Amino acid sequence: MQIKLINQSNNPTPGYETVASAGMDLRAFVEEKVILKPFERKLIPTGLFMELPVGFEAQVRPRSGLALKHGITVLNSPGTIDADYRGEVKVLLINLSDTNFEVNNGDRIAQMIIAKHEQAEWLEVEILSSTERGAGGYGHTGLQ
Ligand SMILES: O=c1ccn([C@H]2C[C@H](O)[C@@H](COP(=O)(O)OP(=O)(O)OP(=O)(O)O)O2)c(=O)[nH]1
Ligand SMILES: [Mg+2]
Repeated sequence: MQIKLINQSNNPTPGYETVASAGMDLRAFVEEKVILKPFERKLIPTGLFMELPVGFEAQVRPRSGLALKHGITVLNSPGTIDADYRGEVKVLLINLSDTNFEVNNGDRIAQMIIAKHEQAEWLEVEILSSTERGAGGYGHTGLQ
């Protein structure tokens, strides 16, 4: 599929790192390095603007390596980029470690997945069909 994109950054346009990758890494587009103190959150620009086809969304998700090694994650994960959004794609990072984390221009800070989605319409009814599960949830089948 093709997606219209404007890359206003001085970084490479995101691409798939391996043949079957689900996500494309997003790079920070910052003039000066950004410091995230412990438990601090910051919105990091990417310089990317896109026009998703209607029926598609982009999900902004954390990179596991940054999470494991530095406690860096995407606070609103998965972030949702709507098909009618024309602004800059930004990444809301939070530092869940006890040390400062530095973001430099070009750093791969998150990944983006393009996904199909439905738009539902409600059918309001009086009764829902009965099932074996019923209202059971939150571990009601046991935890092990
Ligand atoms: O991680 C994100 C999440 C959102 N957005 C942009 C694209 C998205 O289409 C728009 C709105 O996002 P969302 O619906 O999650 O935010 P909201 O708080 O509900 O704002 P709004 O009232 O503008 O929908 O912000 C990003 O750039 N990065
Ligand atoms: Mg919204």
